[in-house]
Amino acid sequence: MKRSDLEVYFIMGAENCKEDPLIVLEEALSAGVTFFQFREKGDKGLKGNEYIKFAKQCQKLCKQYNVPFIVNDDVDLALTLNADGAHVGQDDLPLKYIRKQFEGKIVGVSVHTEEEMYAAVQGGADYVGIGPIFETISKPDAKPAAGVSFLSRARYNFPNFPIVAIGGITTENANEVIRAGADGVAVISAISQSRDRKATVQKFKKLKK
Ligand SMILES: Cc1ncsc1CCOP(=O)(O)O
Ligand SMILES: C=C1C=NC(C)=NC1=N
Repeated sequence: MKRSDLEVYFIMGAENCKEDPLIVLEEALSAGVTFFQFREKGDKGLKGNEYIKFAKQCQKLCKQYNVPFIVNDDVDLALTLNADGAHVGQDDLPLKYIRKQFEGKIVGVSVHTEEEMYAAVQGGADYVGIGPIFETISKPDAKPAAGVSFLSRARYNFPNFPIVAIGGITTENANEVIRAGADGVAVISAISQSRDRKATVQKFKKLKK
């Protein structure tokens, strides 16, 4: 995994889409998103065979566009589908255990403090997700928007470690996040609910490093 793979990191579940989620994903992939995270959660989320079928369809699209297919939280699904990796939160750890299960695959970790960042790097994470940077509408239980201060500190402490920023990121505020040191932006609503997905993704791809 390269740091540049994190440039435009699309995250989506069926609940984030007003249109057919597979059409939303295909449009995002053809517009040039560089990474995809399957994040199907919440009580309205698909369950059982529907859930697995939807995940496989998303994985198939990612394969067609040669974009990494990462599963959020559901480590078992990631292993069952032989996904390109998993993204886990602090309550999904211990990382050592997950790292072993995903030899040669991508393991991403959400971090909110310097201790969590240090533990993620030490534990062998391939990248960290830092946020929410701004207020988000897509995660009801998100921590308060933290701004870019922790992001900048994480970059200062780990100049070469892959970092993606997340939370309320739009084409308007994305430059600030890149300037603060993120390698890329992880986005749900700005892409899944965009009126012009292609234009939105293109704007995210032109961010000034
Ligand atoms: C999954 C997650 N983790 C922190 S904020 C967030 C949601 C990001 O969604 P959006 O890009 O729509 O703000
Ligand atoms: C909470 C999250 C933080 N960061 C990323 C990349 N994905 C997530 N689901």
